[in-house]
Amino acid sequence: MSFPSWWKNEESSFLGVNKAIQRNIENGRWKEPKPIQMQAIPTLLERRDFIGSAPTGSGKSGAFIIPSLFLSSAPHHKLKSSREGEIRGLILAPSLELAAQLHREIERLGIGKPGGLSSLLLSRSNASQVIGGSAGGKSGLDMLVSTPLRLVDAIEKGLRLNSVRIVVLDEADRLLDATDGKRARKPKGEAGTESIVEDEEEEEEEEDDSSQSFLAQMDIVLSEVPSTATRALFSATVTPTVRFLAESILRNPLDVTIANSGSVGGANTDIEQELMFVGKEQGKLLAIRQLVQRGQLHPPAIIFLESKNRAQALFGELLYDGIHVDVIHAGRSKSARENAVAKFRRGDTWVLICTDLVARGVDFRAVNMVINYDLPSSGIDYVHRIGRTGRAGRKGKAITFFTEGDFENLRTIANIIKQSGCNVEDWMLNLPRKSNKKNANSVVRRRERISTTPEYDRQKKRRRQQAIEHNKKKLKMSTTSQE
Ligand SMILES: Nc1ncnc2c1ncn2[C@@H]1O[C@H](COP(=O)(O)OP(=O)(O)OP(=O)(O)O)[C@@H](O)[C@H]1O
Repeated sequence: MSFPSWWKNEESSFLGVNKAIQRNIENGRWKEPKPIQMQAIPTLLERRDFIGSAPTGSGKSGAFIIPSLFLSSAPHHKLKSSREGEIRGLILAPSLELAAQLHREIERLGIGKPGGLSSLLLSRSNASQVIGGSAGGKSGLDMLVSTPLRLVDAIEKGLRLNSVRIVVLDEADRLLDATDGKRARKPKGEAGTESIVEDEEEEEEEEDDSSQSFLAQMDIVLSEVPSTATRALFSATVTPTVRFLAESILRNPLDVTIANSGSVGGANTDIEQELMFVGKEQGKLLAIRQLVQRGQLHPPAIIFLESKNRAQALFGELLYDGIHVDVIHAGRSKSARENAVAKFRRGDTWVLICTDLVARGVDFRAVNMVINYDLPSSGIDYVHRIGRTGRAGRKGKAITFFTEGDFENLRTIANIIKQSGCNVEDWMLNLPRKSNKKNANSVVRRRERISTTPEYDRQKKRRRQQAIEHNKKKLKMSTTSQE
């Protein structure tokens, strides 16, 4: 493949910064641009809006970070010179983990560029500097990376985005999701069962006390960005809804889809996918332990569950099996989450148990295996979860457990697996279609608790707890009546 001139240009054709960025690209051992980079970089450098759809792990981050570094550099020959406090490049991501990773990549790719690089990951602790205009010093900020919640909070406190030259929505289909932020609250579980709904609030960096959907938050953000700014949307799964919404967000965008399988928005074909029937819920723990005993669990591996309670419970079970295991979900503190990510990156942790919090965008490069302990509730979630392996041309493996209670969602996932060239049994493809009347995210499924503690012991513990509560209440009543 021949190198495009904008990748390997010895002359400084862009603002005099391309040599530094070029060196950083080479230091990252990127020998040639990925297909999505070939399309997006020149288009965005021309300041044309862009929609980019390409498989998981195919280099979308570089496709928008590289041109953003150029467009946000100050001063730009085509644009007005920089002012104190201004923010020129803005990147949004749905989770703190992804935002932090993008910020790290910006710093890596932008290091040593003439005039320096001023970039910031927006957080509660540094928001006041950004609002007050002191972040980035006199030249302002080249790049600000944020989750929607943090940015809307800062806008409400006075942050201005009227100098933004480029705004990128990574995981655009998630960021343009109109579902109410409070839809996913968990109803109280019944005795002996755990009631599970998608913990969508886990997408955010902390318990999301906002009832606003991501879409409503994006509406606020985009109304602050000047109409002259270049806008770009990226995802492995650009849905028809995104394209519909894009009509009101972008102007005459170039809409590019890179597919590596027969299906657009499908699974990455570098991943060998397998569906594993485990009978009932209890069969899952047994299946994990068998994979370990048979040497079939190849670390580094990620195990996805559908709620933080379940992730924590599995962590409690596997912790004592001698596996180096850690857990990440929205119920953990920011520092515990950062620590879990860092340990997994370093290889100190072999198996990371998690929720959908890290299903999107997060690049743990050498992950060999993804296990879906709980069947994802949609094909989109499936594609993103398994996309944590098989990245940048590496091979990966994904095993998805299913029980006799999972048949409703199985057909969609079986179809995705089939379309990406892996084997599935015919009966799975012939299962009845999922009823349209039910919104998968609003269905409260009940899964049995993850535990090896016998039910009898659990009931005994529960009865003891109830007796304590009862006695406490009685005691309170009698003290009030004495008063
Ligand atoms: N041109 C390139 N050559 C080699 N490796 C690359 C190149 N561009 C990116 N990579 C590497 O590929 C990996 C995946 O890239 P990236 O995280 O951008 O994927 P993505 O398409 O955004 O995936 P997802 O949809 O999961 O967010 C990263 O480790 C990145 O360093």
